[in-house]
Amino acid sequence: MIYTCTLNPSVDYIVHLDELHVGELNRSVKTFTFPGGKGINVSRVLKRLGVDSTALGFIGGFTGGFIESELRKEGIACDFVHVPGQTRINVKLKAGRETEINGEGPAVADDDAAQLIAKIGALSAGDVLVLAGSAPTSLPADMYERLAARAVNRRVRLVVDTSGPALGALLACRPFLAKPNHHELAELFGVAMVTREDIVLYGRRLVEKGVEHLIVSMGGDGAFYFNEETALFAEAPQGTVKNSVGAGDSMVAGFLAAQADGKSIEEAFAYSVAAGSATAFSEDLCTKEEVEALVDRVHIVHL
Ligand SMILES: Nc1ncnc2c1ncn2[C@@H]1O[C@H](COP(=O)(O)OP(=O)(O)O)[C@@H](O)[C@H]1O
Ligand SMILES: O=P(O)(O)OC[C@H]1O[C@](O)(COP(=O)(O)O)[C@@H](O)[C@@H]1O
Repeated sequence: MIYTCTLNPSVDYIVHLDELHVGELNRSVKTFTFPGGKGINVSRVLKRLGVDSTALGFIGGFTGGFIESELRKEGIACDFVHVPGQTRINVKLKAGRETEINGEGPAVADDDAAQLIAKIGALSAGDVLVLAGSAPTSLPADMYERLAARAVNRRVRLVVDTSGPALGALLACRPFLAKPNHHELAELFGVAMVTREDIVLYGRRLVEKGVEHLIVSMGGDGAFYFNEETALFAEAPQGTVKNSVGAGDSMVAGFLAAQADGKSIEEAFAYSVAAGSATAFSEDLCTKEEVEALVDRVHIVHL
């Protein structure tokens, strides 16, 4: 079974404007409200690609209730720990350029954290656990490491999509799959930016350290894939970007779904890139039809 864990879910409020005037009254052209947060997006895309998963994490308040009811409507199993505060609302302003305001999230008490740790401690060997997104600041700084340690003890395969110090700590747990973007990779290696040559160097270094499958995404500039034997590059397909929120999460789901379907590494990577781009080209997350319409346009180059 695949479990996704979102420590800080969000209601994503997408606001389209013709232009954004800071300090003035702006009126939206259209708005969308989606359940969000990285693990939740992975669960939603997995479902669309025909793969079941259970969504774990902390939710609270009416915003948390919205997320849970939307996920259940989509047929996604939920096993959240309910906390007293409100799940955050993340505002995504689309006015030519994309501007995002991600909220802080509710306070999580020690006994709520302990409940989630216990749920992870009950997973079984061979399960997959996706640890994705930021953590509310009220959680102990090593929360991700604690969850990962529980999972690794149970011989659960880890999938990692987070940033900052938590990313470094999780990569040390020899994850099955990690998907930093190029900015997160630069931050991990303590540099301001990475060139394509740097990505190849750092990517290979992370694989040597024990990451089994590594995808480094670069938005509209495509993505790299690394494992012990192979290094691949794919250009992203061209198209009109409607909403790139969740593109990275869709890549993770695309790779996992393709692997579950027995596809080769090259096919799984192409499917992953197609899923990311199909999400960027749609208002909500990608559908299976959208991914499959794009996948033949993803050309893989062996490095
Ligand atoms: N402007 C775009 N055009 C085409 N594909 C895109 C675009 N932005 C994102 N994607 C697709 O989504 C994937 C993940 O995007 P990225 O922005 O790197 O992830 P994250 O959301 O984790 O930062 C890319 O590898 C690409 O396949
Ligand atoms: O946990 P964080 O880092 O604040 O990110 C949360 C945001 O990331 C998202 O999961 C989207 O992630 P990606 O665009 O990186 O795939 C949104 O749904 C959510 O608002």
